[in-house]
Amino acid sequence: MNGMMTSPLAGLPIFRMNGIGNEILVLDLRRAGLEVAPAEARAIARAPGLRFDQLMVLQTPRHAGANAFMRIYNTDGSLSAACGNGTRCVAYVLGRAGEGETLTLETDAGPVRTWRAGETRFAVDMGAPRLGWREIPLAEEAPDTRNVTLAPEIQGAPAAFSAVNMGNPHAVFFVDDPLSMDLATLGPQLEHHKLFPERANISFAKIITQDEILLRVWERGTGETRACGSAACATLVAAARSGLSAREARVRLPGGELVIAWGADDHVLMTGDVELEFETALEARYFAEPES
Ligand SMILES: N[C@H](CCC[C@H](N)C(=O)O)C(=O)O
Repeated sequence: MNGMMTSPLAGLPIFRMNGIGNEILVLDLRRAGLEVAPAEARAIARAPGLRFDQLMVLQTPRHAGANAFMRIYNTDGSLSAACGNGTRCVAYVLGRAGEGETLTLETDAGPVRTWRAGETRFAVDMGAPRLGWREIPLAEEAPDTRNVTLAPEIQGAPAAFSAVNMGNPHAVFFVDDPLSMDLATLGPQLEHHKLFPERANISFAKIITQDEILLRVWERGTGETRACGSAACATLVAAARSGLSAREARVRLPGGELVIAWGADDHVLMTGDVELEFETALEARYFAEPES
């Protein structure tokens, strides 16, 4: 049963945004009191002109003092507990509606704080990274998650990686030339590697200097994107832990640049631009077609 004849979401307003090229939709369901089913998320991902890397769905907060609870969908309908660029886009939308310059947004990985840092610049506190192998999670014990052997190995992929959980699982491969990596081939194999029981977001990073990193990302549940904020955080943490970078660096992605800072309080802050592309409404026809 894949076909949906209609959806109560039809007619609701939705914001198309991007966080340095990471394509984000923001759908505020707090007032409507509705939820999004995975099949509805996939239908929106297929909608002409709407497609997204992440769909940020806002729901009534669970705790007093928070502005919203965020459910974060990938294009395959799977959920993520963290999305840095999407969170910064949500801050833009709610800030524009007068909800404040600093917001608290709840996720399945805990609350995140986000605030305006300039005209179209927003920052988010992604919290502390989790670095134990069970917390990533990895399927097998790894005594040092800075350097995990990729076993079984995959042709064309480096032999080892760093593992970091930023609310979601990340594997960071340091390579000589991220631009030459065949992500379309390597991405799916690594995302689904048996070491990752919850799959993983896959980063290919090159250290340019102590405070500049070049990065390309294959995202769990979505594929290659022009930017991934939590991956930029995971990469900075992996680099700093291994002495490859400072604890603050600029991370350059195909869609733009983020400043990532891993503070003395262990929290990781991300700052960068967001852009509102357009506001539209969900159409009934998006939900009418059965999934092939
Ligand atoms: N683009 C997002 C992360 C999406 C992660 C998602 N693909 C997953 O963990 O399943 C970001 O800016 O942090």
